[in-house]
Amino acid sequence: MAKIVFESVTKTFPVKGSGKGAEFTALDGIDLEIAAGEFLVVVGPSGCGKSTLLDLLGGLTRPTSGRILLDGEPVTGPGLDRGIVFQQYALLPWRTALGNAEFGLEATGVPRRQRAAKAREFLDLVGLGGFEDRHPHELSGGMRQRVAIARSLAYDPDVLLMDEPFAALDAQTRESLQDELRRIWQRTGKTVVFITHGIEEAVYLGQRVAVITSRPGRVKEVVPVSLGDRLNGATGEDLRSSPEFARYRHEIWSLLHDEVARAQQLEKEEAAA
Ligand SMILES: Nc1ncnc2c1ncn2[C@@H]1O[C@H](COP(=O)(O)OP(=O)(O)OP(=O)(O)O)[C@@H](O)[C@H]1O
Repeated sequence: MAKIVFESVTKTFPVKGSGKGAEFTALDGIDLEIAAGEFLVVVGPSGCGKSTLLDLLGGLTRPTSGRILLDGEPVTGPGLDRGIVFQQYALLPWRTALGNAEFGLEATGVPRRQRAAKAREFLDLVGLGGFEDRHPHELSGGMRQRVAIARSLAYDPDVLLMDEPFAALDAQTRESLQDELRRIWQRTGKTVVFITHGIEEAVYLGQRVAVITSRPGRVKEVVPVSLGDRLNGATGEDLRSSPEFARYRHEIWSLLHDEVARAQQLEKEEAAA
């Protein structure tokens, strides 16, 4: 049985300031199955509904029609079985790294001492051992995002939902966090749904890459990526420069190219209206 199933999921929003009943279709008839333990990446042009798709899966909003199943049960709201990591770190500024990593555990009723131990374990896992007592303003952007990842992992959700988590980081930090995320995914066996604008990021991370069309968002194609183990950095191999990598990159670029052009055209028409 698939871990996550989107069944003909459509999401519309009311158009503000227009006539009564006018609606805008953000997602239209999304059908998608994600296996347990899979790493699925979603790419698409700006405004195609990627964040909406993740919000629906996180239970932060409900489909207008269709349904989303998690372990065979319809998603009706947020739950501790899904951890969400956003682009903006969303850390509590008055708490230390440890306090932030403990945050999700408080909702699960884990006793205080065990909470600290668990939070430490996951800060270690994301390479932040020794930084437990720092506050967010004393950490770099990459470190803050690591804390956000540790916080989501600490309460052990089955599914990790990531909405462009590395978009605000510099290229080197992004690459090292991509490696860390792959490592964590391999170690924990979690199901990951990861949204990005970056084609290279999609190819590097995903076992499959779902390409979404420009508005309304539909699944254009799901591309399986078989590049094997990405974590050969230690042996000095640069996977991103390999011919196979370039082939996948080009395939997804081609799928996206028309969609991005169409999205830009739509934006122009809207601005002129
Ligand atoms: N609460 C809302 N009310 C009205 N419209 C919304 C709402 N949320 C999203 N939208 C619209 O739905 C569309 C899809 O938005 P969404 O944020 O999901 O796109 P996206 O693909 O994540 O965009 P980006 O890549 O730029 O972050 C956009 O046109 C957006 O303006």
